[in-house]
Amino acid sequence: MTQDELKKQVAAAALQYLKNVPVIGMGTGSTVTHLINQLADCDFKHDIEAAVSSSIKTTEHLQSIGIKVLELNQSGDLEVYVDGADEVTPHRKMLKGGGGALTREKIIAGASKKFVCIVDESKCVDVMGKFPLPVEVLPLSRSFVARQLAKLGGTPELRMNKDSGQPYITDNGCEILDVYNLSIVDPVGMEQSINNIPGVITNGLFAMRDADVVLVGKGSEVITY
Ligand SMILES: O=C[C@H](O)[C@H](O)[C@H](O)COP(=O)(O)O
Repeated sequence: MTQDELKKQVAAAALQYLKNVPVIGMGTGSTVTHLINQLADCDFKHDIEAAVSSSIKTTEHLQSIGIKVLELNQSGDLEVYVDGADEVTPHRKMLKGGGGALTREKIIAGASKKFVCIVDESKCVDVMGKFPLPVEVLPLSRSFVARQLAKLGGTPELRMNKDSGQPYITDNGCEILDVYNLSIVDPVGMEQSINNIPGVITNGLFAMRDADVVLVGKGSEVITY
């Protein structure tokens, strides 16, 4: 199976977690895109009253299939949040934000009782950090934060928008430093240390609020842990 087929397969397995949930939490990325496409055709779509979305892209996709989108301030806490990841460990710690949606994702994850992480097998790692760690920063703090990240052993690079050649701007009007060359042996410590740097909005480690369930598309099956 191709990576995309594995993503589609694991997205299908996540549908069961959204049954009988009136207000669902929805992440961002290509795996979630498959999930929303499948929600459009599933038999319980009309039982879903609304969703809370982690990005403008996901909001537009949900609305295009007829699902109402609420702000988190309107919805209160959620039963279930489903999202992909760029890396996930056997301890269900995740590295996220390859799609730039990390801050809203972390807020919604924090407000959700159950986080269901959906990945293809290529995302499973023992130690995170091979995928560059996204750190969302206030634009005016970018250089200062980059110097602090270098002191932690990383090599930060400002994410660029490939089409415009300008810095990539998040849905929150901020910028992202992608940090290379980190070996994240203490994910909780690293998450806290980076978040303590003034100017950091948040970083892509989901170690303090990790996943409750991980579904992995592997070969012809989906593994749950
Ligand atoms: O900002 C993006 C999110 O954290 C995604 O969940 C993550 O990048 C995984 O995306 P994909 O499902 O496209 O591999």
